[in-house]
Amino acid sequence: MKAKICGITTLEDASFAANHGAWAIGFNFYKNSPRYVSLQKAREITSQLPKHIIKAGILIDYSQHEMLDALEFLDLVQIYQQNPSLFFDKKRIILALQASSKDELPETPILQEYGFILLDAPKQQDGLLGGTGRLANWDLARELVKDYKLILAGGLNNSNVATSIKYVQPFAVDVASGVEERPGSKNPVAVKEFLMRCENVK
Ligand SMILES: O=C(O)c1ccccc1NCC(=O)[C@H](O)[C@H](O)COP(=O)(O)O
Repeated sequence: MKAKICGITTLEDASFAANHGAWAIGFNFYKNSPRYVSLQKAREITSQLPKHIIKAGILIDYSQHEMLDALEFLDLVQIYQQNPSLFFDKKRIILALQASSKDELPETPILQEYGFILLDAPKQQDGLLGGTGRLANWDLARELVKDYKLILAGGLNNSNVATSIKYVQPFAVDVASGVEERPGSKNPVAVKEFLMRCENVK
């Protein structure tokens, strides 16, 4: 199973994930995130990574031109609000959703435009967009995999990732807080185990 290790802030963590079988790494350019990294630093990190690893970046409150600039060194951009007026290929975009049920999803033709749909934990009153360690609705995820390249996120860790994969059968899984020592710093033992569990799941 493909795994995306999100909230990477150092070359060391990025290389570790790449060398231990991650499908993708994610940088977070959202300035309010405890996992924030600058575009400049991420550009430097990506230039030293192997080609095979997918490089993704969370862009919130950035213009389309800034997104296009970021796509010079990233493979994928992750956004949190559908944007009908995007003037470039949405196939390189991960649309992240905090839906708890089908009623909260954008219309099907909108979802179909994006390369990937990431289902995260439902929105809560604290307004946090991600990295919360809270579970997504796996039943909703199970529905979405039928129609989209679904990345399952939210509260995954070494205790539940195998079960989540068997239940949801996503395109990929995504983890941030579940494999950290502290926000922005990965725990290599946990990352390695997470990736092993993803690989070994039957
Ligand atoms: O991680 C953050 O701090 C964050 C902040 C704002 C928007 C998105 C954020 N993370 C997005 C991710 O892709 C996380 O990997 C995803 O939410 C899962 O996080 P976790 O539940 O901690 O595994």
